Formats: sequence, C-alpha cells, structure tokens
Amino acid sequence: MVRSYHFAEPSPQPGPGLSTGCEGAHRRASHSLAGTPPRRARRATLKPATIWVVDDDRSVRFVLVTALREAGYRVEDFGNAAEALTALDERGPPDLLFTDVRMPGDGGLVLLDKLKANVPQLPVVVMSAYTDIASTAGAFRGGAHEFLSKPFDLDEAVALAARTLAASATADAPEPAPPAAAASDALIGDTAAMRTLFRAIGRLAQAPLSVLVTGETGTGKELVARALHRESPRAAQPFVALNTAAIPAELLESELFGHEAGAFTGAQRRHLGRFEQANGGTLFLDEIGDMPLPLQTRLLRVLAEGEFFRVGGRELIRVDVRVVAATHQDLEALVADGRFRADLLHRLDVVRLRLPPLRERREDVPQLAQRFLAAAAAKFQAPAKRLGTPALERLLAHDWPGNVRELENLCWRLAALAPGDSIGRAEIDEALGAPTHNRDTDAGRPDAPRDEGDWDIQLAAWARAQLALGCDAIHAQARARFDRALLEAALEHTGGRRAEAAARLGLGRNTLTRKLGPGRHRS
Ligand SMILES: Nc1ncnc2c1ncn2[C@@H]1O[C@H](COP(=O)(O)OP(=O)(O)OP(=O)(O)O)[C@@H](O)[C@H]1O
Repeated sequence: MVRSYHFAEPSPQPGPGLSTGCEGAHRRASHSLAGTPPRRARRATLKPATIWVVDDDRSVRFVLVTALREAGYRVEDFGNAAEALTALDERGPPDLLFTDVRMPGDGGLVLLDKLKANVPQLPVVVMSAYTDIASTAGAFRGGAHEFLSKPFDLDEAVALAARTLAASATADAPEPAPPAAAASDALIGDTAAMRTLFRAIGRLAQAPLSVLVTGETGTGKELVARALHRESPRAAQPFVALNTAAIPAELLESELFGHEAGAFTGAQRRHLGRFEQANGGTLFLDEIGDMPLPLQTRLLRVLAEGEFFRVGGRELIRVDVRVVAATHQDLEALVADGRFRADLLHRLDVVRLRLPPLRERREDVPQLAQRFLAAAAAKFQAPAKRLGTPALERLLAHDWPGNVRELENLCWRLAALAPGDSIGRAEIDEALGAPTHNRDTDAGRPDAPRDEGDWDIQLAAWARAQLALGCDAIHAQARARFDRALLEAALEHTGGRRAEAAARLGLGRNTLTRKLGPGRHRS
C-alpha cells in the first residue's frame, strides 16, 4: 500500500491572466499515515542511524519523523535551520539530514551551504514543493544528495533514506560544483512528469555526460538543452545550437567542424565550426536523426577522440564540448532500418530525457498560456488578456499536435488579434481553425455545428479545467449542472408541466421538485 501525505502544495495559481470561475478553490491540508509500515531499515543489533528533519511545517515534520521512526531510525526534528545548526555544534552531525527549502530565517539551501562547509560528508536530502529547475539545480549544485518533491510518498522517502545511508557508508563526499550563472528558468511545468524532468535536469547539469533529449516537435527539447547548460559548470562558456535537419547535407560537415580557406569552391576564408565555437561549453545537436550516415561516422570519431581536422585543414583541433542531442524520431527504429549508427546512438544516449507531449500534461496548459499571454502583453506594451473559463476549457480539450510551440503561437495570435481584454471560447475556436460555436446564435439551429454527441467530451474538458484550476468537489458541481440542463430542457419541452417533464425524464415528480430546489414556480 502506498502511503502518502498531502498538504499545501503550490498548484498553478491563477494569476492576473486567468479567471478561475471556481468558487471553492482552496489548498488541501490533510495528511494520513495509514498503511503498512515499511520493513525496519536496520537490524536491532546495529546502532540505528540518526536522521534529522528540518522543516517549518509541523505536519510534514510529524509524518516524516513518524515514518522514519517506524522504520527504525533515531529521528530528531527542527523547525528551522538555526536550531539544527545549534544541535550540530552541541551534538555533532547526524547520519542523514532532510531539509525543506523555504523556511523563515535561513532557508534550506543556506543550511545546505553551512552543512557542506562544516560536515561535507553529511548526505542531505532537500525537500521542496517548488520543483523547478532553479530549485533542483540549486540543490544539487549546493551538494544535495537527493531532491524530494513535495508532497511525497512516505514509503518512497523512507526508501530514499535507506538508499542514501547505504551509499554514504561507502562513498566519498561529493565535490560541490562551482556556482552557475544565475538565469531565469524558462521551462514551465508543474505536472509529475515535468517535476521528474526538472529533478533530472538539476542533477544532470552537474555531470559531464552526453544527454539525448527525445520528444515530439515543440515539446521544449531545446529549452531543456539550454537549461542543462545554464545550470552546469560550463554556464559561462558558449551554448551553440545546430539544427541538423535545417542545413543541406553538403554543408553540414563544414558547419560542424569548420573549413580552411580554399577548402572548396566558395570557401574564401577560414570558418570555425560549431564544435570549435562551443569549446568549453555545450553543443546542442537538434534533429540528430536527420544526420547523413557518412557524417554520423565522422561525428562518432570526434566524440570518441575529442579532436578533428577542419575541412581542408591539417591542424588537429582539440575541443572540450558537452554534446546534448535531440530528436523527435524513434532512433532505435532508424538503427533497425540502417539509417542511424547504433554505436553513435550509444555514445549520445548516455542519459535519455523524454519530454512528454502537451496532451499528456494538460494541467500545465493554463500556466503556460498565462505566461505566453503575459509575455506577449509585455512585448505589445498592453495589459495581459484574460482567459475566461470557457476559453480555458477549450484549450484543455485541444490535443496540441504542435505541443507547447503551438500553444505559444496561439497565445501570441490571441494577444495580437482578440478584441477586448477577455478571451472567449469562440476566439479560441477561430484561432484553432475549428468551426466557431456561439451558444447564443447556434442555439436551436437544426444545423448547429455543435455535435450532439460531444457533450461528454466537453464535460471532460470542463472537469480538466476545474481540476487544473485547483477546484475541489467538482463532482457535486458537475452533477448540479447536469441535472439543471436536463430539467430545463424537459420543462421547456413540456411547456413547464412538471409531471410530464418528470415522466419524460424517467424521474418521480418529487425527485424533480427536489432537484429544482426552492424558488421555482409550480406549474
Ligand atoms: N515547458 C516549457 N515552458 C515554457 N516554454 C516552453 C516549454 N516548452 C516549450 N516551450 C516553448 O515552446 C517553443 C518550442 O520549444 P523548443 O524549440 O525547445 O521545442 P523543441 O522540442 O526543440 O522543438 P523542435 O523539435 O521542433 O525543434 C519555444 O518557444 C519554447 O520557448
């Protein structure tokens, strides 16, 4: 059984660009410890490991401390960083420390810094409800052993404690990486898949490994590559991107490796290739699946040896470049077809990051749309347009084949073209190129474009919008609207005659009266 706790997690907060249309939106605040206790982590004969939990949220402390104690650890908890540091002076370090990031006084990252300065070997798990790249990368850069997104599954937290303690018993203290350049975090997402991705980026940014980013077009592969660079020790060096599919095959070699003057017709001057331009930094090779086979062979050699000749050159050039490759194609299928070298795939694919399509993380749509509308408004020096609930429902129902890029383009179009400050459903329909539905003018038209069978699709879209906006108890809301729609249609059909309306609906008259509630005229 999975044990979990839930508490006030920052859900995408409706900001100035969004209206919620949701009366009952509130943050959840409950926790539960019910469930099977995990196996005891230490045998009774061994001295149990000591774990400290630092968090200003009493309920988080309570559930985590209880779960860790149940697992056999000696656990102490502290409401702030200063208390933990005092205890460190008095009693020496624990074997493992969990700390929250945002706390009154010194935050968790400051505590992490102080701990790493005094007891570098102490493994620290950083916990936060804010799983963006700035937070995860900041934690790993500061020397965190692991990043735990709140709310977390308690069994997972206990298992993480066991793993960390086991690893720290054998490992040397990790070298804290030098601070990377501060930068704004452009990747938006609050779904579980994106949080997992942000944690992976935060961790991978510190490691000099090749990364293969996969995902459909427009899912943000280049943004991921930029974030990996920005948060890495290479941040002060260049980030150079090359879209393999956009360059004619015959020019690609010289684009990558450069050429000497006179190397081929038209090569009047020496040209430094992208590898040289990226020296010390990161080279992003987009659409790697489109690279011609002969060039794949050359790339493989360069990646293996770290050196190459410019086209037409005799000087051996050595570079230190981290390569991040991306593709929307199935590289394994290309390998099977003989169109991609298996050994190159293995070299590029040391770590793979998969970006989910937007339709698999629709809950991120409101936040993304809000960000894009705000960016467009800033550019146009105009107030940001707002998305009404029907518009949001329509956005949530769309499948986004072009992913985030399609949403971004749509928002810019709306910001430029939609009349008025509030964007309605019809404008989204129009911008998406779908037939325009207008409740007022379409109602009653026999040829109304609204498909009679699509109300369940619209209901699903409404539910997604409400959930994305943080509304609770939406079943009751939906049922009330469902009943109202049926009752009103039936009463309209029977000219207001309740008995007949009830019969046509297959309801008892009393049930219909109850559902109509007080204040309805009797017929
Ligand atoms: N998570 C995100 N948060 C904010 N903006 C995003 C996000 N993902 C993508 N974008 C925006 O969407 C657009 C497309 O992103 P990007 O170019 O990184 O996608 P891609 O997967 O590399 O696309 P392609 O495969 O077509 O090259 C960019 O303008 C980018 O800023």
